[in-house]
Amino acid sequence: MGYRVVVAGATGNVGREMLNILAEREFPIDELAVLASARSQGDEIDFGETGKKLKVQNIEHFDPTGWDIALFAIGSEGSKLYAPKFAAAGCTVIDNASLYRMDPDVPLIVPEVNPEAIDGYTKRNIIANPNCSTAQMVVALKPLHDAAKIKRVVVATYQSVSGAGKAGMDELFEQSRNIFVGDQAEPKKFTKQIAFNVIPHIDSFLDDGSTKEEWKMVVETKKILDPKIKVTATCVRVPVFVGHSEAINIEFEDEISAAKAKSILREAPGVMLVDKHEDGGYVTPIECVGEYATYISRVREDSTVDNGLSLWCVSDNLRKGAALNAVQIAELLGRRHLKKAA
Ligand SMILES: NC(=O)C1=CN([C@@H]2O[C@H](COP(=O)(O)OP(=O)(O)OC[C@H]3O[C@@H](n4cnc5c(N)ncnc54)[C@H](OP(=O)(O)O)[C@@H]3O)[C@@H](O)[C@H]2O)C=CC1
Ligand SMILES: N[C@@H](CC(=O)OP(=O)(O)O)C(=O)O
Repeated sequence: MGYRVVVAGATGNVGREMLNILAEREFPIDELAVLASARSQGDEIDFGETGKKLKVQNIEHFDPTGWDIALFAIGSEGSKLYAPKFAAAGCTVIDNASLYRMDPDVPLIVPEVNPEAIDGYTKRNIIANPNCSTAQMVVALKPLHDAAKIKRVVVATYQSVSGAGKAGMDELFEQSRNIFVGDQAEPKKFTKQIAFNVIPHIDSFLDDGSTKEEWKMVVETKKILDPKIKVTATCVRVPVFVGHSEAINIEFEDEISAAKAKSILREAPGVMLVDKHEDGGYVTPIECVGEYATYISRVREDSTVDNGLSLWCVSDNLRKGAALNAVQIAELLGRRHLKKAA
């Protein structure tokens, strides 16, 4: 026996990946409903590569009673409107939006890092999926923290345009094409030209001069991994379609060599270490597209601090940063709590 599963935001970047991953991983599904806004009602979408077509329903008119799990990727405004309704109807919401992540009654889960925290989901019947940049970073940090206790992390991100939804990808494509044919490259979704450029600004500005994306990396890392870890982040949008990269500098309590860190990362869940000191002996975002792993390269000692390491971390932001992590949470929920499937 399987689950009755809902994917909300199924026409978007993340929703489509959710469907691909549910199909790829053969998630036990008895019935699947795909939802989006009124704009997409009646559209047909593929259930991964199964050959099955699914008709999109308007979330406004959908009755969640009797459904087991809803994977939400409709943004915070949509989640605010619909997540409490689904949760109250008994359908557990796994939400990709930032809205509930810091709610103390909502577990914020990366299954490789804090699976046991999922047990608190019954308070609101909502489980939050972290920010894409946080998710891949904590997968890399967790095994190193277990080995040598992390004190402080300094991270700079290189975030692809798919993190800004379909509109972000369209803007990079159109601007690149326009520039090639000598036309204007007007910014719409982004604040400045993104084609052939980088923008040190993701999400809104806060009073202290940081951005909300940077703040999310700080507070979410604390909630998922350890409140004692200090994090400072600079989040940058780059002209890459899919795949977020991060340059991470870590200061540890205890001594840890690069060789030791590499041997730990080689065995760590969700991590793929690709680190050869030669041309191309590292992973770039294009190579991580469509993959599950968080790739780590360029692990080296930082001699400017006691017990310091630097590394390069790349992952598919639509997968580990969103859809894959959400499906892994659903699998974890099934194993630990719902226990419906054989
Ligand atoms: N965990 C993470 O780090 C990440 C989280 N996300 C979250 O997932 C959300 C979706 O991202 P993404 O797929 O990239 O965005 P897209 O713009 O590609 O897609 C948005 C989807 O949400 C639907 N939608 C938007 N508003 C509503 C609404 N009020 N009611 C019902 N459906 C709605 C759209 O439906 P329609 O096609 O009908 O307009 C579409 O299916 C983000 O807003 C963010 O909250 C995204 C990336 C990473
Ligand atoms: N902000 C991320 C994607 C996203 O939607 O994040 P969040 O769910 O934390 O708002 C990016 O632009 O790459």
